[in-house]
Amino acid sequence: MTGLSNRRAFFEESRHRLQQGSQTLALIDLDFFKQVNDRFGHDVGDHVLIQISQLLSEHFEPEALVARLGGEEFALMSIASEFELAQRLQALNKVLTTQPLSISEQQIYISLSAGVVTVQTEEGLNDAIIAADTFLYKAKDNGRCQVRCA
Ligand SMILES: Nc1nc2c(ncn2[C@@H]2O[C@H](COP(=O)(O)OP(=O)(O)OP(=O)(O)O)[C@@H](O)[C@H]2O)c(=O)[nH]1
Repeated sequence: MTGLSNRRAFFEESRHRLQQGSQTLALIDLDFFKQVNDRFGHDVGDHVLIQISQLLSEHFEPEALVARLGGEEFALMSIASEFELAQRLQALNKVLTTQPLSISEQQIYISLSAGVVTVQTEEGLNDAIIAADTFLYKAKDNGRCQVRCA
């Protein structure tokens, strides 16, 4: 539906990239997405996912690997620093919270929460996912619409 890589392709390609050197991983989750479905319907929710996918592609590809891991969860693997990736994701939040998505004549404000970590090696990928997820949930707990890194 979104045209992005899926979870399996993302981790497969990430392992290749990590063979060339360290990378920065961002785990991204849309905020209060259930409310979008509940208020506007599932079809509109699907279009939000499509537009967010396009925005992530436009902002981060081709340098970064962009994937939809499932549901309203996305991931990036980039050679940018943690700080730079976090800044760029936060800049995207600023766009999303000031310029709503326009879908079926509805104006939809959405934001994202993210956790960002460095992955040094292929062997470190699983631990990095756990660490990024911990940062992501800190971002959620702290009010959402924010990016957390070390
Ligand atoms: N439209 C649409 N909805 C989906 C899809 N995949 C998952 N969802 C919905 O995404 C929603 C996720 O809800 P939650 O996990 O409660 O997350 P949330 O509402 O974003 O809340 P927080 O993550 O806590 O900010 C559920 O309502 C799912 O049905 C999809 O492909 N299309």
